[in-house]
Amino acid sequence: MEPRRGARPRTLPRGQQRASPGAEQEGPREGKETRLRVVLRVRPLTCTETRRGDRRVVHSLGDGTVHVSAARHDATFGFSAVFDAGASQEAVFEGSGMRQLVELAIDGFSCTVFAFGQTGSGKTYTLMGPLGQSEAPAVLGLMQRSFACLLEHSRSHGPGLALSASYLEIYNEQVRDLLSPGPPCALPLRWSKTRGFYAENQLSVDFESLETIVDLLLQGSRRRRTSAHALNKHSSRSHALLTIRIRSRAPSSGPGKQGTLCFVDLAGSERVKDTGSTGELCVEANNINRSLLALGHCISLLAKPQGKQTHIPYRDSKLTRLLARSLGGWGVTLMVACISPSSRCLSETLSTLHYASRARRVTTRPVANRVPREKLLQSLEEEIRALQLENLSLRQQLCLPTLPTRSGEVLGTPPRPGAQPGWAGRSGPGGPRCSPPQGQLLAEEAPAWPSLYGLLRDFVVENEQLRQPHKSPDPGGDVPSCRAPHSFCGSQVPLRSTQVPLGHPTQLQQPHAMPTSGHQLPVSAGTPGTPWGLQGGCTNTRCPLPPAETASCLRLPPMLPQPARCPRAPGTFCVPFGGAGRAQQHPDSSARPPGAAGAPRATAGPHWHPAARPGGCGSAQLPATSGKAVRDGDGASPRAAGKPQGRGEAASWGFAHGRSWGRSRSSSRWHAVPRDSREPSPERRVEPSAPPWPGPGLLEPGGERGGTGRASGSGTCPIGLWA
Ligand SMILES: Nc1ncnc2c1ncn2[C@@H]1O[C@H](COP(=O)(O)OP(=O)(O)OP(=O)(O)O)[C@@H](O)[C@H]1O
Repeated sequence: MEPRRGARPRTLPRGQQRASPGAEQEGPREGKETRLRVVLRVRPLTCTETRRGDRRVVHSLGDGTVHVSAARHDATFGFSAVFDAGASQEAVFEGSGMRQLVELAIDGFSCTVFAFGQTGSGKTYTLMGPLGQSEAPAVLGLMQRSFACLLEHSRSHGPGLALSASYLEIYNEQVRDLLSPGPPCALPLRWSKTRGFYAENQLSVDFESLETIVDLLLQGSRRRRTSAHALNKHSSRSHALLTIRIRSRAPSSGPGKQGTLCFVDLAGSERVKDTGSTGELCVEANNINRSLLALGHCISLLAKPQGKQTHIPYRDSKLTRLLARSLGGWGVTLMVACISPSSRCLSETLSTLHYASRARRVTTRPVANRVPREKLLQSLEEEIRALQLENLSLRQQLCLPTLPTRSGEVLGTPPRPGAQPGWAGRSGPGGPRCSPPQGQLLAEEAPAWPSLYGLLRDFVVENEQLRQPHKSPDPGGDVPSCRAPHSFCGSQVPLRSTQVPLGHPTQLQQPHAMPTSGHQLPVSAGTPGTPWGLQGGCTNTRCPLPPAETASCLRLPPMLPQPARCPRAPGTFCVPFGGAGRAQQHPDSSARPPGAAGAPRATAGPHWHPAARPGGCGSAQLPATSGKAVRDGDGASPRAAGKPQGRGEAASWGFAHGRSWGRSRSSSRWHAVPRDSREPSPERRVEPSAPPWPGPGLLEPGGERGGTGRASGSGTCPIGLWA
């Protein structure tokens, strides 16, 4: 029904009124209260609805207002933008502010876009287009357009961006990884002061091309739970969250940036009697509605004026936990409300419109995540120190002379603040490298970067050569150039991962100097055909290690030293922890084989406890087009991951589209560690790792606004177009 001629739409209630155009044009200002941006999309009537003779009850009045007119309802709602049935996907991308959101994410903000509305109202269509049905560019959704925008930006601006993606769903109140292969298993949700709520053990995959990320999206979406019901033949039965992590590649003189762009496709609210759901569908519907109710409750409370706000119950559902940061934190959020124009959906449509109107009153205080230079320097130092220890250990195993260290410095002792590892005598392709004077690293003006990058690169190259001395000569000339690869002085040098996340400084400085022959392993575990899959906790009573000190038994890498082999389970070895054999295992990497990130390591950086449950329960197969993949427990840290090669390991992991390799500070090390360097763990519990790229402080778990955290860096939001 058209709006009645002459009938004046009711004045918009407080909170539904549109902000003045000027105010909307101002966009988010860093640290200033910024409203959530809410846009509305009205889908066309479907063939079924038209055939049935449903009436259109929703009409766009232009200027961001929409009018609902039916027998007993006559209401007008205002939004930042309204897209009528005829609006193209392109128009929605450009008009919704999505492009600006992408730019904000590149600039270090945590940005979220979420689509919500009744089942069958077009949420998935808006975000992804008709997935798998048509590849026509015109129907590509907000996600694919944002990816293209992101990659275009990456290519056209300087050294580019390091991008990684993770994809999860919340199905029946269980968080499941959509990128992990194999049967779905629930991931635990954790909370940390720096990250807020996050899913532990979530897989994160680096990507560099549009094809890769679109493939990941497709493959993840195929794993997502969908079912058919009366209102939608392909109804999503879970909430899906795809998160793109964006790091600026080159830490220049200014702080580093790390933003996120999260796409949330909420499952649609539904009336069970309308959808005809029974049995499992009904259980799913109840869970969906319950979590949407929790979300609505949080939004209602957040929409209250600041002074009247009390506790925000984010903990009421997994969905609200994961969205806490977007709704009440330091992020920038775009909500796309989707509705059907059909008279049959009137009550659900009104409910969505009210929900969306309330959301417009919610504010956040966007703060960009800029990592201070000092933190970056510190993480570089830690990486160098860890590599130095590892190389020393390898040299000892190879019976090679050790290079002199700076006098007075004892390897393995906790670093003094600002101290550098011993690097006297280091030499690289460019000749001997001088140790920068102490204190230089943290001095504002000091040119510490090149020295540190050079050192890091040298250590990486040396490490590579020590690990495969049969291949290449040592820069110092003291690594044997021809040796049996797996037997050194009766011991064997284990494999490790040498992958550097995209954008790692070592790649930036001299990409051609990076080793290309590391031994990377598939990440996933426990599968026949995966050579070193995690077997789970070691419960063998004949194991030489006390059960309490055994983190897990892993399948045996071919060159592992004999003492580490587990006598109980031939073909496996024990990962010890605690006591004399202390070695830490990254909680989020328990599914990784030794050699992939998170295997026992000794670094001066954060340590993890082995009590972490063996996570990841997939097979060795990863999406054929997936890039480097890592388990997330530290999301922000540079990650190493499996590369499908090595000394005879099965490598079922396909890679596409040029990637670069190197080493990260999170890469694994499995080697004898000087005892002093093993930091005792105060207690056995899973500790979320401390990201070296800290985010702004987040809401307290209780949900109070205005948590104690602070932005780790400051800057001005360059965007003035968030409208
Ligand atoms: N703007 C649009 N133009 C054309 N077709 C659309 C549009 N929006 C939705 N559709 C169609 O409507 C149907 C339902 O859309 P979609 O699956 O995106 O709904 P949904 O809100 O994600 O549903 P659910 O919550 O059940 O997953 C699909 O067939 C889709 O192609």
